[in-house]
Amino acid sequence: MAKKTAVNEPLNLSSKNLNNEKKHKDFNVKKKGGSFTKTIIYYMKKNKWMTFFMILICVISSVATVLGPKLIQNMMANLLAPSSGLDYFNNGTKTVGELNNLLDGKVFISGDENQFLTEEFVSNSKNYFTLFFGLHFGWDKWIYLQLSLFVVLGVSAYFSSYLGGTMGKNVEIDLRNRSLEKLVKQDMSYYSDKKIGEILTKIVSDTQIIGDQTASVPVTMISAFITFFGSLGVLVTIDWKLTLIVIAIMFVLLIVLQSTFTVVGRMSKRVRKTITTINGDVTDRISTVRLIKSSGTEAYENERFNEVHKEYYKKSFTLITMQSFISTVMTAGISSVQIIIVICSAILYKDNPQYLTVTLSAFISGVGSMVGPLMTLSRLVSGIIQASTCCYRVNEIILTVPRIDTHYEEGEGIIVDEIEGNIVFKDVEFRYPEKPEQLILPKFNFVFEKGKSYAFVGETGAGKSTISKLLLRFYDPSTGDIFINDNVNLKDVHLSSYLDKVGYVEQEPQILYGTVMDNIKYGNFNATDEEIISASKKAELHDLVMSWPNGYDTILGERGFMLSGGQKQRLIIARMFLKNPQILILDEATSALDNIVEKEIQEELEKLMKNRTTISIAHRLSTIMNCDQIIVLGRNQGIVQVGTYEQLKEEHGHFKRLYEAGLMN
Ligand SMILES: Nc1ncnc2c1ncn2[C@@H]1O[C@H](COP(=O)(O)OP(=O)(O)OP(=O)(O)O)[C@@H](O)[C@H]1O
Repeated sequence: MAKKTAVNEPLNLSSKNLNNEKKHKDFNVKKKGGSFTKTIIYYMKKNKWMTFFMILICVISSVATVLGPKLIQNMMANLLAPSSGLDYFNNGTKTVGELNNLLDGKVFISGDENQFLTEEFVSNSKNYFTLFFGLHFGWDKWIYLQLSLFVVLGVSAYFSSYLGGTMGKNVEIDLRNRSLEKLVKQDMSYYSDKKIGEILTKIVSDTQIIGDQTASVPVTMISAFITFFGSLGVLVTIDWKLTLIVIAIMFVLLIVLQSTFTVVGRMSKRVRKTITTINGDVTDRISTVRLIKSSGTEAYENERFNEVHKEYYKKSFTLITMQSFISTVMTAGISSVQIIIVICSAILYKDNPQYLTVTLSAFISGVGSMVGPLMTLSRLVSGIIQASTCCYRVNEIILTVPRIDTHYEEGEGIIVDEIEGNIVFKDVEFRYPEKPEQLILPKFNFVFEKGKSYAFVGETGAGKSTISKLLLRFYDPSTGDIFINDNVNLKDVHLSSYLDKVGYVEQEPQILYGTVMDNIKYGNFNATDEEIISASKKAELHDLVMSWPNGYDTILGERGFMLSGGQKQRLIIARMFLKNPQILILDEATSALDNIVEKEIQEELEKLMKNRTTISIAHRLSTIMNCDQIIVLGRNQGIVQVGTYEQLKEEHGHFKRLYEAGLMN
């Protein structure tokens, strides 16, 4: 049998760790998963091309943003050049060359170096230019360049939003799929202490929050990083003194942000926990709506919901207050940069108005470019914190290792093609992992011969249903082993290939939301419509279905709300006829039905049982009378009697007592 390969768990937990933990612990391992940052990095590595283009677009847009102020500086210098030129102009006695020497070396005047200048020529700003990679750029060309930058910024904004959004959806869907994949492979015991609504919140809402944040956070972060440092570089070239002031303000803001991060994180975690509990409560009440309706407790439930929401409101209110405070501090801090710069530059350069005009306009624009992404980032802070909380919660699902190895990984486990031998319980002892202190089935041995029928009887809580759970491998025996085909350990088989040969009918049949057709087909997806109808006829369901206006396309409500108990049972039996299993497990399949319906269903079941290994868990005499063997279980005693109905009826013992006490009727 192939050894189980390492599971590829990306989020902060190496496969090696997982396997080690699996070896050393008996029960499900829960370990804290990766943070939001680690999750994003994982997906960025996974989607290399998308990440490459995302970074490229961010670089292009950031460079365009960063260059903006430099263009303004040059444009302003060109526009203001005529006033400097006129200062030096001396009644047509200066040449172009002489004036070029007098201008500060950044701006030049066009024309032949020896040409004498007229006032009209000098006062026209179109005759001034700056060099840009050897090109002569007048102020109008700087405007065109600025406009081109806007186009670049527009196009890159579209693509960064497109790529970020796509990445976000990919992450959301992938996390959801991986969580679901993990949940369906999870042990039954995993669900013992969990509310479905709580799991739903993690799968539906938490993954969506992570996806939404992934759509904007990486792009904003990369842009903020490049723009911040790029702008800083440009600001230094414009004026280093003013740049130092900007750095000091940013440093203070960073410290404020960092210190509030942990507090808000804790608050956000509490809020998510509360809403998860509430969602768990809602699903719990919706699924037990019959109890509410039959008890007339609607008003009580309303009251309860109001109460639980008060707690949620209180926690959310504290979080919102804190978030608003941070947002105000950040916005005020960031906006104050520009005012502080205006004041400082006025103080520093009041004696040089021309320098002040050119520098200040360019510098303010540069500060604007630098703080823009920081502003966006500060608005994202609460989202990032919330996403981090969600990541830990989703990872709790993804990183929980099932105790039972179903061998579903590629190339694993023994494939069961046919049930061609007996089922052997060897030295089996069982305690529920959720309650290990209670011994349910003391050590016992038993052989279920191929093709024969068996019935388990016993008082309530004796462990009859536990037998079916062991046969379906909901649980493994605490000690001992179960073999199929005489000597194949159930623990070693590819579970799905075995369950494919097993039919399970329980007291509360599981009906899926969907059509009658889909419901019968579940378990044999390749079946044709004719085969489905034939199975339905065998289960005496066909006439009933045909009496409905939409026939086999009738949508059955969630959990078969629209069907009676007997109709649901027939549907499951039809499903079993279609599946044609080699082992049949009937877990009190007819105990919820009245005598007349039970009699009809029993006939269908007997047709189904023919020539199959059948294990029934039964209360009713009618179910067990014709079985080849009856196994009597005593509470905490395991098997206390085995025999045919005729033998046990005569024997003094447990069965006779149950029989005489009327427990078999
Ligand atoms: N998931 C579980 N965790 C812990 N204990 C459990 C669990 N499921 C069942 N038990 C306990 O195991 C014992 C046997 O349960 P089981 O359902 O097999 O009894 P049963 O004979 O089928 O009873 P009934 O005839 O009432 O259906 C009971 O004491 C029950 O409380």
